[in-house]
Amino acid sequence: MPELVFFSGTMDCGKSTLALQIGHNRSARGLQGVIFTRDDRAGEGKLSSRLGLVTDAVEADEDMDLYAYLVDRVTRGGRVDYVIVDEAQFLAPVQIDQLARIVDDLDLDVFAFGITTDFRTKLFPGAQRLIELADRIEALQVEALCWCGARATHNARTVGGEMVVEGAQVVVGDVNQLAGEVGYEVLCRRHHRRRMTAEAARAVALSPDVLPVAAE
Ligand SMILES: Nc1ncnc2c1ncn2[C@@H]1O[C@H](COP(=O)(O)OP(=O)(O)O)[C@@H](O)[C@H]1O
Ligand SMILES: Cc1cn([C@H]2C[C@H](O)[C@@H](COP(=O)(O)O)O2)c(=O)[nH]c1=O
Repeated sequence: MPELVFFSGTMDCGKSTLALQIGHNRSARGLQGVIFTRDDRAGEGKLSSRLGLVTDAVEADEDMDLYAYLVDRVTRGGRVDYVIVDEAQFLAPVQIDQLARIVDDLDLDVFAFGITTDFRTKLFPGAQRLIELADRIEALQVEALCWCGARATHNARTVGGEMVVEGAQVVVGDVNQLAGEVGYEVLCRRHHRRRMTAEAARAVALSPDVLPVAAE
Protein backbone atom coordinates (compact mmCIF):
# COMPACT_ATOMS: atom_id res chain seq x y z
CA MET A 1 0.00 0.00 0.00
CA PRO A 2 1.62 3.32 -1.02
CA GLU A 3 2.19 5.80 1.79
CA LEU A 4 2.82 9.45 2.48
CA VAL A 5 5.67 9.36 5.01
CA PHE A 6 6.94 12.46 6.82
CA PHE A 7 10.54 12.11 8.03
CA SER A 8 11.01 14.94 10.48
CA GLY A 9 13.67 16.22 12.84
CA THR A 10 15.63 19.33 13.68
CA MET A 11 18.04 20.94 11.25
CA ASP A 12 21.27 18.99 10.77
CA CYS A 13 19.91 15.60 11.85
CA GLY A 14 20.45 13.84 8.51
CA LYS A 15 17.14 14.28 6.66
CA SER A 16 18.64 15.17 3.29
CA THR A 17 21.20 12.38 3.65
CA LEU A 18 18.40 9.86 4.23
CA ALA A 19 16.46 11.30 1.27
CA LEU A 20 19.50 10.73 -0.95
CA GLN A 21 19.98 7.20 0.43
CA ILE A 22 16.35 6.25 -0.21
CA GLY A 23 16.67 7.57 -3.78
CA HIS A 24 19.98 5.77 -4.29
CA ASN A 25 18.69 2.40 -3.06
CA ARG A 26 15.65 2.60 -5.31
CA SER A 27 17.51 3.72 -8.41
CA ALA A 28 20.06 0.92 -7.80
CA ARG A 29 17.12 -1.45 -8.31
CA GLY A 30 16.00 0.23 -11.53
CA LEU A 31 13.22 2.35 -10.05
CA GLN A 32 12.74 5.91 -11.24
CA GLY A 33 11.81 8.68 -8.85
CA VAL A 34 10.96 12.34 -8.99
CA ILE A 35 12.77 14.49 -6.41
CA PHE A 36 11.17 17.79 -5.45
CA THR A 37 12.77 20.40 -3.26
CA ARG A 38 12.36 24.07 -2.40
CA ASP A 39 15.04 26.57 -1.40
CA ASP A 40 17.89 24.14 -0.75
CA ARG A 41 21.06 25.90 0.49
CA ALA A 42 22.95 24.55 -2.56
CA GLY A 43 20.69 26.50 -4.91
CA GLU A 44 17.68 26.08 -7.16
CA GLY A 45 16.89 22.55 -8.31
CA LYS A 46 19.33 20.87 -5.92
CA LEU A 47 18.99 18.46 -3.01
CA SER A 48 22.16 18.61 -0.91
CA SER A 49 23.43 16.94 2.24
CA ARG A 50 26.11 18.23 4.61
CA LEU A 51 27.94 14.97 3.98
CA GLY A 52 28.81 16.43 0.57
CA LEU A 53 26.37 14.58 -1.67
CA VAL A 54 24.13 16.57 -3.98
CA THR A 55 21.67 15.61 -6.69
CA ASP A 56 19.48 17.40 -9.20
CA ALA A 57 15.88 17.93 -8.20
CA VAL A 58 12.75 19.66 -9.42
CA GLU A 59 12.35 23.05 -7.73
CA ALA A 60 8.80 23.05 -6.35
CA ASP A 61 7.92 26.70 -6.78
CA GLU A 62 5.16 28.28 -4.73
CA ASP A 63 2.56 28.00 -7.49
CA MET A 64 3.50 24.57 -8.79
CA ASP A 65 0.83 21.85 -8.77
CA LEU A 66 2.86 18.77 -7.83
CA TYR A 67 0.05 16.35 -8.71
CA ALA A 68 -0.47 17.93 -12.14
CA TYR A 69 3.30 17.87 -12.74
CA LEU A 70 3.40 14.10 -12.19
CA VAL A 71 0.27 13.41 -14.25
CA ASP A 72 1.80 15.43 -17.10
CA ARG A 73 5.08 13.56 -16.83
CA VAL A 74 3.38 10.15 -16.90
CA THR A 75 1.06 11.23 -19.74
CA ARG A 76 4.12 12.14 -21.81
CA GLY A 77 5.43 8.59 -21.34
CA GLY A 78 7.70 9.26 -18.37
CA ARG A 79 8.01 6.60 -15.71
CA VAL A 80 7.62 7.49 -12.05
CA ASP A 81 7.88 4.85 -9.31
CA TYR A 82 8.18 7.04 -6.21
CA VAL A 83 8.46 10.65 -5.08
CA ILE A 84 10.93 12.31 -2.68
CA VAL A 85 10.36 15.81 -1.30
CA ASP A 86 13.05 17.64 0.66
CA GLU A 87 12.60 20.89 2.61
CA ALA A 88 8.92 19.94 2.69
CA GLN A 89 8.24 22.48 5.46
CA PHE A 90 8.52 25.21 2.81
CA LEU A 91 5.67 23.80 0.68
CA ALA A 92 2.25 25.40 0.83
CA PRO A 93 -0.45 23.35 2.62
CA VAL A 94 -2.27 22.89 -0.69
CA GLN A 95 0.87 21.29 -2.12
CA ILE A 96 0.90 18.78 0.76
CA ASP A 97 -2.68 17.90 -0.21
CA GLN A 98 -1.36 17.31 -3.73
CA LEU A 99 1.24 14.90 -2.30
CA ALA A 100 -1.53 12.95 -0.56
CA ARG A 101 -3.40 12.80 -3.87
CA ILE A 102 -0.27 11.44 -5.59
CA VAL A 103 -0.29 8.57 -3.06
CA ASP A 104 -4.03 7.89 -3.28
CA ASP A 105 -4.74 8.43 -6.99
CA LEU A 106 -1.40 7.56 -8.62
CA ASP A 107 -0.47 4.77 -6.17
CA LEU A 108 3.01 6.13 -5.53
CA ASP A 109 5.02 6.26 -2.30
CA VAL A 110 5.84 9.83 -1.28
CA PHE A 111 8.74 10.38 1.14
CA ALA A 112 8.73 13.91 2.53
CA PHE A 113 11.57 15.33 4.63
CA GLY A 114 11.54 18.50 6.69
CA ILE A 115 11.73 20.33 9.97
CA THR A 116 8.48 20.77 11.84
CA THR A 117 8.98 24.05 13.72
CA ASP A 118 10.62 27.38 12.99
CA PHE A 119 13.01 29.43 15.14
CA ARG A 120 10.05 30.58 17.28
CA THR A 121 8.92 26.97 17.86
CA LYS A 122 5.87 27.52 15.62
CA LEU A 123 4.87 24.91 13.05
CA PHE A 124 5.61 25.69 9.42
CA PRO A 125 2.26 25.56 7.54
CA GLY A 126 3.61 22.81 5.24
CA ALA A 127 4.79 20.73 8.20
CA GLN A 128 1.45 21.19 9.96
CA ARG A 129 -0.40 19.87 6.91
CA LEU A 130 2.00 16.91 6.70
CA ILE A 131 1.32 16.05 10.34
CA GLU A 132 -2.40 16.22 9.55
CA LEU A 133 -2.23 14.07 6.40
CA ALA A 134 0.76 11.70 6.60
CA ASP A 135 0.20 7.95 6.88
CA ARG A 136 3.33 7.80 8.99
CA ILE A 137 5.63 10.25 10.77
CA GLU A 138 9.17 9.05 11.34
CA ALA A 139 11.68 10.73 13.65
CA LEU A 140 15.25 10.52 12.36
CA GLN A 141 17.35 7.97 14.24
CA VAL A 142 20.53 10.05 14.44
CA GLU A 143 19.80 12.65 17.09
CA ALA A 144 21.23 16.11 16.77
CA LEU A 145 22.57 17.27 20.13
CA CYS A 146 22.29 20.53 22.06
CA TRP A 147 25.59 21.98 23.34
CA CYS A 148 24.68 20.58 26.80
CA GLY A 149 24.58 17.04 25.44
CA ALA A 150 20.79 16.63 25.59
CA ARG A 151 18.84 15.69 22.49
CA ALA A 152 18.22 18.76 20.35
CA THR A 153 14.52 19.26 19.70
CA HIS A 154 14.36 22.90 18.59
CA ASN A 155 15.95 25.18 16.00
CA ALA A 156 17.29 28.56 17.10
CA ARG A 157 18.13 31.43 14.75
CA THR A 158 21.11 33.63 15.51
CA VAL A 159 22.02 37.03 14.12
CA GLY A 160 25.52 38.21 14.86
CA GLY A 161 25.87 35.25 17.22
CA GLU A 162 22.80 36.18 19.32
CA MET A 163 19.61 34.17 19.38
CA VAL A 164 16.64 36.08 17.97
CA VAL A 165 12.92 35.41 18.31
CA GLU A 166 11.57 37.87 15.77
CA GLY A 167 11.84 37.96 12.00
CA ALA A 168 10.55 36.33 8.82
CA GLN A 169 9.63 32.67 9.15
CA VAL A 170 11.70 31.69 6.12
CA VAL A 171 15.37 32.66 5.94
CA VAL A 172 17.46 30.04 4.15
CA GLY A 173 20.64 29.39 6.12
CA ASP A 174 22.88 26.92 7.88
CA VAL A 175 24.23 25.89 11.26
CA ASN A 176 27.78 26.94 12.25
CA GLN A 177 27.66 30.25 10.43
CA LEU A 178 30.28 32.93 11.02
CA ALA A 179 29.44 35.60 13.59
CA GLY A 180 27.64 38.46 11.87
CA GLU A 181 25.65 36.22 9.57
CA VAL A 182 22.18 34.81 10.06
CA GLY A 183 22.69 31.29 11.31
CA TYR A 184 20.97 28.46 13.11
CA GLU A 185 21.76 26.29 16.11
CA VAL A 186 19.91 23.25 17.37
CA LEU A 187 19.07 23.29 21.09
CA CYS A 188 17.15 21.27 23.66
CA ARG A 189 13.86 22.87 24.74
CA ARG A 190 15.27 24.06 28.07
CA HIS A 191 18.05 26.03 26.42
CA HIS A 192 15.81 27.27 23.61
CA ARG A 193 13.41 28.67 26.25
CA ARG A 194 16.30 30.34 28.04
CA ARG A 195 17.81 31.59 24.77
CA MET A 196 21.04 29.92 25.83
CA THR A 197 23.10 29.13 22.73
CA ALA A 198 26.56 27.57 22.98
CA GLU A 199 28.08 31.03 22.64
CA ALA A 200 25.87 32.50 25.38
CA ALA A 201 26.71 29.59 27.69
CA ARG A 202 30.43 30.15 27.08
CA ALA A 203 30.06 33.85 27.86
CA VAL A 204 28.24 33.11 31.13
CA ALA A 205 30.90 30.57 32.15
CA LEU A 206 33.68 33.12 31.51
CA SER A 207 31.88 36.03 33.21
CA PRO A 208 33.65 37.46 36.29
CA ASP A 209 30.16 37.73 37.85
CA VAL A 210 30.07 33.95 38.13
CA LEU A 211 31.52 33.24 41.57
CA PRO A 212 33.58 30.11 42.03
CA VAL A 213 31.75 27.51 44.11
CA ALA A 214 33.20 27.59 47.61
CA ALA A 215 34.42 24.31 49.04
CA GLU A 216 32.30 23.19 52.00
N1 LIG B 1 32.17 15.78 8.78
C1 LIG B 1 31.16 14.95 9.07
N2 LIG B 1 31.41 13.68 9.39
C2 LIG B 1 30.39 12.83 9.67
N3 LIG B 1 29.10 13.17 9.64
C3 LIG B 1 28.82 14.43 9.35
C4 LIG B 1 29.81 15.39 9.02
N4 LIG B 1 29.20 16.56 8.76
C5 LIG B 1 27.89 16.34 8.89
N5 LIG B 1 27.65 15.06 9.25
C6 LIG B 1 26.37 14.39 9.49
O1 LIG B 1 25.45 14.92 8.61
C7 LIG B 1 24.25 15.29 9.34
C8 LIG B 1 23.56 16.41 8.59
O2 LIG B 1 23.07 15.84 7.42
P1 LIG B 1 22.00 16.57 6.48
O3 LIG B 1 21.40 15.48 5.68
O4 LIG B 1 22.65 17.70 5.76
O5 LIG B 1 20.97 17.13 7.60
P2 LIG B 1 19.53 17.78 7.48
O6 LIG B 1 19.02 17.59 6.06
O7 LIG B 1 18.69 17.06 8.50
O8 LIG B 1 19.70 19.22 7.84
C9 LIG B 1 24.78 15.66 10.72
O9 LIG B 1 23.82 15.49 11.71
C10 LIG B 1 25.88 14.63 10.91
O10 LIG B 1 25.34 13.44 11.40
C1 LIG C 1 14.49 27.00 11.88
C2 LIG C 1 14.31 27.64 10.55
C3 LIG C 1 14.99 27.15 9.45
N1 LIG C 1 14.83 27.76 8.25
C4 LIG C 1 15.57 27.26 7.08
C5 LIG C 1 17.06 27.13 7.26
C6 LIG C 1 17.43 26.06 6.25
O1 LIG C 1 17.61 26.69 4.98
C7 LIG C 1 16.19 25.17 6.23
C8 LIG C 1 16.35 23.88 7.00
O2 LIG C 1 17.24 23.05 6.31
P1 LIG C 1 17.88 21.70 6.93
O3 LIG C 1 18.24 20.92 5.71
O4 LIG C 1 16.82 21.02 7.76
O5 LIG C 1 19.04 22.11 7.75
O6 LIG C 1 15.13 25.94 6.82
C9 LIG C 1 13.97 28.81 8.10
O7 LIG C 1 13.79 29.34 6.99
N2 LIG C 1 13.29 29.30 9.17
C10 LIG C 1 13.44 28.76 10.39
O8 LIG C 1 12.79 29.24 11.36
